[in-house]
Amino acid sequence: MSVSRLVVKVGTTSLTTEAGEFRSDVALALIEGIDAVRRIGVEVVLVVSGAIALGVRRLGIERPTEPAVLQAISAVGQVELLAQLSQLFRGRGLEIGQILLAPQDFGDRRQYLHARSTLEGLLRMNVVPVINENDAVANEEIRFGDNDRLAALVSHLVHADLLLLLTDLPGVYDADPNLVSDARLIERLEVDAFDSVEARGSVSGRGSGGMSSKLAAASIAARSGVDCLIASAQTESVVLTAVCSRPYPSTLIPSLGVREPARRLWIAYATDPEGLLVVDEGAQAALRTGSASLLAVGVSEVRGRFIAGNVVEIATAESGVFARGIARVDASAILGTRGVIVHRDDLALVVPGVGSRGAQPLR
Ligand SMILES: Nc1ncnc2c1ncn2[C@@H]1O[C@H](COP(=O)(O)OP(=O)(O)O)[C@@H](O)[C@H]1O
Ligand SMILES: N[C@@H](CCC(=O)OP(=O)(O)O)C(=O)O
Repeated sequence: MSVSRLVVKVGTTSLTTEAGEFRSDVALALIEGIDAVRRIGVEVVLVVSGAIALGVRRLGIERPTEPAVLQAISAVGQVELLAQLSQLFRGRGLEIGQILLAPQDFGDRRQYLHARSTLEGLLRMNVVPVINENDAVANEEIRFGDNDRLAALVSHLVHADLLLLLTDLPGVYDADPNLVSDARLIERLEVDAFDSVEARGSVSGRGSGGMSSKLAAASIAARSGVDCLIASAQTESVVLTAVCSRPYPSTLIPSLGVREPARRLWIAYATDPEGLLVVDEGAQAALRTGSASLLAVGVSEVRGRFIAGNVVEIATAESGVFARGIARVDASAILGTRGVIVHRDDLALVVPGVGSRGAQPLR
């Protein structure tokens, strides 16, 4: 497939050293790649991480654990990150523009359209948009935390053809090679085969998401009509080969050829459920069609103290969680009411084990 719009994401573990220094060699190679593909007509949006790691180093402190302190540190590191990148981009005659996004920007249609028009405006002016999460003000409970899912939702936002996730390893292995010495690289992985992979979090202590958030990102991309490649940021000419053919080694997760609404992908992969509704099999069958709302009559049990507007998981007692949705009624009022509990527009089916608790019988 020919690529005319590309989203590239490069993670903390690639852009910073263990000591928290900016890796200008990695950034420069990346920028050269971006410059090369722009010269053949490809528009590029860059998603970067590293603000917290760089901020910790800049302030000369130990990495704290309290979310509020990390948020403040990100504000310092983000300045450093963009200063370094802007200098390197300018060295190639390219201007960048910073956009900081939060998960809700993909759940609220108006915010989504605003973000899209700003991105389109930058691309029209030949500026390279550089995106990170708005860590400084994001609420700890609802932030992405990793930039993989953010990059995937950006690929939906800009109708990209390809999402390139650059990390510290050459792709997805059947188990984490940092923990399993004979782990094998998977060259092509279909979304419905994700449960064959033992994808874990990050063991480096610097990156946030590990491979599990990359697979959640690849699911979002696949359901956005976008192919996803996972490769090492250190592979020679990785950006150019991703556009022209395929970098080796790498893992390709092909698109499912559908484009689901961003709001649905946000609900499925970027929210933190506040409770759980156990429903009967009739309700499950209706919800699986994608065209029915969840009615009170199908709910047999309510867990958690959520209120209207909160995201909840939806499960059957036998097969576990299969969907998420936004409740229209408080938990305390559901069993005594009739009518719609989760409207079909606020409902998303989830892939077991990816970005959700997965399909297991409830205990
Ligand atoms: N199945 C797997 N294949 C490859 N890497 C994995 C797997 N499971 C977990 N990982 C971990 O994911 C890490 C990459 O994610 P992360 O540290 O968050 O990097 P980034 O900052 O690039 O997002 C790898 O270093 C590895 O330890
Ligand atoms: N947004 C934060 C953290 C993001 C992060 O580390 O993500 P990732 O590199 O995808 O594991 C930052 O810039 O430090």
